[in-house]
Amino acid sequence: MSEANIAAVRATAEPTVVVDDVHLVYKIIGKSGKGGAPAALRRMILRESLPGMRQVHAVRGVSFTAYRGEAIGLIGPNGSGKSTLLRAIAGLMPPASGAIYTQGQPSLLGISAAMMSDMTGERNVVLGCLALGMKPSEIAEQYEQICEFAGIGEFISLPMSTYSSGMGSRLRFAIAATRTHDILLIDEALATGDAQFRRRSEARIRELREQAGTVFLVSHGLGVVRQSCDRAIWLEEGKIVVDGEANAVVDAYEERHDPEALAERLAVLRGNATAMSDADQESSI
Ligand SMILES: Nc1ncnc2c1ncn2[C@@H]1O[C@H](COP(=O)(O)OP(=O)(O)OP(=O)(O)O)[C@@H](O)[C@H]1O
Repeated sequence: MSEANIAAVRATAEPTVVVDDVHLVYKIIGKSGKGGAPAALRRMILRESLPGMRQVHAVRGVSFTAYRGEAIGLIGPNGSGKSTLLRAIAGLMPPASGAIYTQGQPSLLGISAAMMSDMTGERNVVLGCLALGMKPSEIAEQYEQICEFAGIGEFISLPMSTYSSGMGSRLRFAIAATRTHDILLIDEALATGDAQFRRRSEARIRELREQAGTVFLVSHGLGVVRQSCDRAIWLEEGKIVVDGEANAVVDAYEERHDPEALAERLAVLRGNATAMSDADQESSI
């Protein structure tokens, strides 16, 4: 989608997520404070931090609005705050300041809280679907399709503790993708699958978007962001560097962080363009 098309969609579309000057801070408790209960009580009353408490300011003043029907890739180097931002949109982490408003229920892909590693994949499919609010009759209807989508073969009848992290991600994606979500937040699940699984997931993300949801995708796989997203937000040290059309943002990101990958991609594009213009000339002769 071009910048002009994005602007046209935004003019008519309904905002689903508004992130307003959000700061997200982790507090890490170091050594326990001295002075026992009286000192702890004093700290609670005066709202003082524990001695030795460290803070990690993971997201620093991020603002943007997401619209219904958009798929937004969050990209950035390790530790830039992508997953933290996703957790906050899901309502799992309160902002230290600023606010996040959502229209509809956000679902963070990774229903791990409801998944039990010592239970089989089959049992986890049922548990995961129940956690997503599906009725037993709906689960029975969708069950085969979920297993087929996950594509983990006979492992489905083994405990999840025997799965590779990629297999676990595939099953989680398959479960979460059965339902239409108002706001679907996906953290890296697609990066672990093989090419065939990625293609199926990309197609499913497109369907979910068409069913009027908003999809956020955190990924180091820039190809996945190009394929699945129309918009990308590039984060660096907890701040937005660029927010715009996915291909343009990924190009700019590659130029900064992986110029060789960009050069290769441009060479392939140029090669294709030359081949096409040669073919055009031949056909016009
Ligand atoms: N549970 C936590 N407790 C303390 N600090 C954390 C915690 N989780 C993340 N952080 C810190 O917050 C910052 C942002 O981390 P986050 O996981 O959001 O980055 P990311 O962009 O998703 O990284 P990656 O690409 O490596 O997954 C980092 O400095 C990280 O060390």
